[in-house]
Amino acid sequence: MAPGDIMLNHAMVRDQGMLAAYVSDVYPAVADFDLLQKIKSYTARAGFNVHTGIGMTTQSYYLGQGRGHAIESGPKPDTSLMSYWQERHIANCEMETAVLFLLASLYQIPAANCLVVHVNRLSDQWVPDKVYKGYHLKAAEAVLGACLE
Ligand SMILES: O=P(O)(O)O[C@H]1O[C@H](CO)[C@@H](O)[C@H]1O
Ligand SMILES: O=c1cc[nH]c(=O)[nH]1
Repeated sequence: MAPGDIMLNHAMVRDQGMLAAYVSDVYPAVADFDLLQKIKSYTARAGFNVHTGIGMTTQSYYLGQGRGHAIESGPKPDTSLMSYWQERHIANCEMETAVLFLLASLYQIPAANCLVVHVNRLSDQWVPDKVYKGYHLKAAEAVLGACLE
């Protein structure tokens, strides 16, 4: 998976207790199958390299994703966290999708995600900001096309 590719998740792992006021942790965070398929066709047709798989929604960007930071005092990241999830074939981390999938299922609204890959954690390769914005615009047009079909 390279920065600038598209990642579509059919399901998400999530931090324990996320949206506990709405539903217990055993309820799945999943996409609407038909909408996801449509987004997959439209983004592929727009020329993106499209991946699908299970992702992970975390409540924090640093320790929640096993990422180091420059603050010397205080809690440190668990450096084994990413390999734990990699061994279980979790393809990507982000911070919103599970919440949207859960609320959408509970309120019966079709939902799917469409993520532009910002960084490859293994190579630490990032998309430069300007290019990243351009990819988002193109991806948003493809998603709108899929929704209006
Ligand atoms: O893919 P990018 O733009 O880095 O988005 C991610 O970055 C934010 C965290 O700072 C969250 O919104 C997460 O989903
Ligand atoms: O590593 C990443 C990249 C984007 N968004 C995240 O939450 N984590």
